[in-house]
Amino acid sequence: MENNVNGLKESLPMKSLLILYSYHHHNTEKVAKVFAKVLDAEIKTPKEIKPEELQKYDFIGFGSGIYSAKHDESLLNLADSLPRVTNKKAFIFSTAGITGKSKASNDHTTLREKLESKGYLIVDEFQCKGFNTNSFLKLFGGMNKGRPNDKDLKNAEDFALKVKENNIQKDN
Ligand SMILES: Cc1cc2nc3c(=O)[nH]c(=O)nc-3n(C[C@H](O)[C@H](O)[C@H](O)COP(=O)(O)O)c2cc1C
Repeated sequence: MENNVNGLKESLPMKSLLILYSYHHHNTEKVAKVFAKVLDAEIKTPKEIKPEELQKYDFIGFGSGIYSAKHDESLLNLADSLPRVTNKKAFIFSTAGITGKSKASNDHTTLREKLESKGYLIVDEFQCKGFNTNSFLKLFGGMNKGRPNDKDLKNAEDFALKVKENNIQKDN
């Protein structure tokens, strides 16, 4: 706590970071940009991050497209290289060709387990559909054309507002 000019106690601002890998159609990047605005967060790629840098941040979102039923290797490798923390709050996000509650939970398991093993507390998870032209799908114009759409991005905004209220504002 610090005193402001009026002598009132004021908290230091929480610093949030989003670590993003999004290459196929930049679907997950669209979602991350909405999160970044609400959470006032920087966006960096796993390659841009030095593991020890994460100690500067209080709240971290980890996300990518889902490729072969998990997050991108660069994100998984980063998670492996992170120093141990004690209950640092984080959330996981992704876009995928096929979605659903248990699908998302399964897709996120590899990253979740790695982060939890490093002491991160995963407070929430978000997934929505993303345009997918992988493999033979491109022959048929792809699946989920136009996704994430406005409704997906509104859901992303609502998710970010909820995690902000529950995990950032309350702690200040
Ligand atoms: C190589 C590759 C593998 C994929 N594997 C899966 C998968 O296992 N499950 C799934 O639901 N979607 C899968 N997808 C679809 C992507 O998850 C989806 O298009 C996502 O929105 C891509 O995100 P991005 O544009 O941020 O890279 C795959 C796409 C690619 C290119």
